[in-house]
Amino acid sequence: MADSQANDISKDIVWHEQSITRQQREELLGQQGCVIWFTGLSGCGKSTIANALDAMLHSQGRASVLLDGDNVRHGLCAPAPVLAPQHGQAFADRFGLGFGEIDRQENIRRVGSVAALMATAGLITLTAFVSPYREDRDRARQVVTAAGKPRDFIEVFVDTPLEICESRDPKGLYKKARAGEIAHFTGISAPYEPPESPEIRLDGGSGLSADQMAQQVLAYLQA
Ligand SMILES: Nc1ncnc2c1ncn2[C@@H]1O[C@H](COP(=O)(O)OS(=O)(=O)O)[C@@H](OP(=O)(O)O)[C@H]1O
Ligand SMILES: Nc1ncnc2c1ncn2[C@@H]1O[C@H](COP(=O)(O)OP(=O)(O)O)[C@@H](O)[C@H]1O
Repeated sequence: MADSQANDISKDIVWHEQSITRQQREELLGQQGCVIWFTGLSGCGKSTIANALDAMLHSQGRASVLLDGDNVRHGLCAPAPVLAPQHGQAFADRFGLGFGEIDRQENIRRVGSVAALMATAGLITLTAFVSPYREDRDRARQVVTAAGKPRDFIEVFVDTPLEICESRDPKGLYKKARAGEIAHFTGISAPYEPPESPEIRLDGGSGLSADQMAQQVLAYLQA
């Protein structure tokens, strides 16, 4: 049994109030922090659209940051083989993340928590994760809005049909998944639960460019 389970250490951890408030940080930046949460199948366009939006915001003088699934999985949410050489196998087995349901849950929990911290610092925080489970996204929403206001979490569903994502296959992952070389691949051998009422739905089958879709999100933010 882990130390933390043998003795409820949560009772020994007390929240420390900080002297600089969120409002003061936002005033300094001249903007309000929020989280723009992109979700959708691999290859639907999350990274490209989020990256375009990040660049648009930056060019308007906004302080933004982009957390991208592939990149975050190189560090904060690295898989076991990345952790093992430096930290050992036991550590890697315990904290490394893969793509099973629980691992994705922990991935999104960590990212939701980091995104909430960044929004609290006043940053326009963009996240681009498959985040296939509704419950995990709803938990992220809960964490972000609990640290601020309900409108701080903007869920953007990049609704691109599987056939289009698979035809793009920029990393060859769908091909591998179809060949049975990747387990739990979203849309092929693992589920994707579409958002029921996202703040924004981008129609990935409409033929609009990634820049045009980023403009749609920008228009929502400006409105
Ligand atoms: N099994 C499986 N299923 C889905 N995706 C896979 C898988 N294995 C590797 N990849 C690559 O990892 C990227 C998804 O990571 P995420 O952290 O966004 O996934 S999740 O939110 O935890 O579901 C995803 O990136 P995107 O294509 O940008 O979405 C893939 O490149
Ligand atoms: N709106 C779009 N129209 C056409 N192709 C797109 C569009 N958005 C993205 N793409 C292309 O689709 C591929 C997958 O996009 P990417 O942003 O990597 O998706 P994701 O991050 O969801 O896996 C890339 O080759 C990208 O250039």
